[in-house]
Amino acid sequence: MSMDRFNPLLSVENLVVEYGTPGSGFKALSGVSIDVGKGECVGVVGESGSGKSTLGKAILGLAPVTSGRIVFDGEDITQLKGAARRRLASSVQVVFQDPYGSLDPTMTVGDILAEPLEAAGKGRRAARSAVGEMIERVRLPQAAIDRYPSEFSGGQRQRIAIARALVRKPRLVVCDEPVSALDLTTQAAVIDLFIELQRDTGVSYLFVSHDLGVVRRICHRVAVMKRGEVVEFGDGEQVTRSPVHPYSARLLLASPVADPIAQAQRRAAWLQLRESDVATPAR
Ligand SMILES: Nc1ncnc2c1ncn2[C@@H]1O[C@H](COP(=O)(O)OP(=O)(O)OP(=O)(O)O)[C@@H](O)[C@H]1O
Repeated sequence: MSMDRFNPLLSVENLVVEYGTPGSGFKALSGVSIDVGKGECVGVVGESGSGKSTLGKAILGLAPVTSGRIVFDGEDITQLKGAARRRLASSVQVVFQDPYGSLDPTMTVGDILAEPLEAAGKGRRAARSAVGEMIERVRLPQAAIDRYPSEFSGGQRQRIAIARALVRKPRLVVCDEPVSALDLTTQAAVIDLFIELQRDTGVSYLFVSHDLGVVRRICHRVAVMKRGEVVEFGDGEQVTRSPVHPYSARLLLASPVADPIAQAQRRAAWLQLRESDVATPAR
């Protein structure tokens, strides 16, 4: 699947999100514009409180948009509610940071994955077959289907969360700090899984992270946010290595990638991963 950044799947235009009373509330986003191409991964970085998660929430219909537009595949979805918003869920999915809190502990992995398919009208047998295929794609054993989330490690749970997001074959996945809770080696493996799934399916990602090293590895383009505004948006390598805006440069200095020990650890994690049977697709 190829990436097409000139044919946007998602366009966010001059978006304003205000918490509290409209007109006099707190502006978490004040005029944000970004776009995500088909099969593209766009990173959103910025310090805590800069509005990264709010941008993801707005796209999912979970933040109060005061003005501006969100256009998905040519359709204005800014204020989509009720049944129309629920229909969009097959196209726009989410993976959250917390692999512990985001999975229902009372359901088996098989039921967690099959539920959205059956709710969308798929028969039980077809749903089970799609679930089996998805479990294989995220490299979990088939036996995982009959087990509960608590029986898995953090990295495995995040694989389950990714499988749940992708089982409906969405076109966009909002990833909100999806590897931040994982140790470095597990991070590397989960990032490679994201990359592989994107290459195989052509899904687009909006990838929210505070970690420039993670974003550099997976994102084609990167937006840097500061106090509710995008201060820089461009090629991932360029923004994470030689940013133009002084704020992005400060963020780079403050990031673990500027720390030689963290960088060496990260490199060691990648090398270890390459030696294992997990493929590292070229970017
Ligand atoms: N429901 C809410 N009500 C009021 N203010 C909110 C709400 N959600 C977020 N905010 C505020 O909006 C701003 C942006 O928050 P947001 O979570 O988008 O930032 P972030 O960049 O994702 O930060 P972090 O990396 O810490 O998650 C913050 O100042 C936050 O306190």
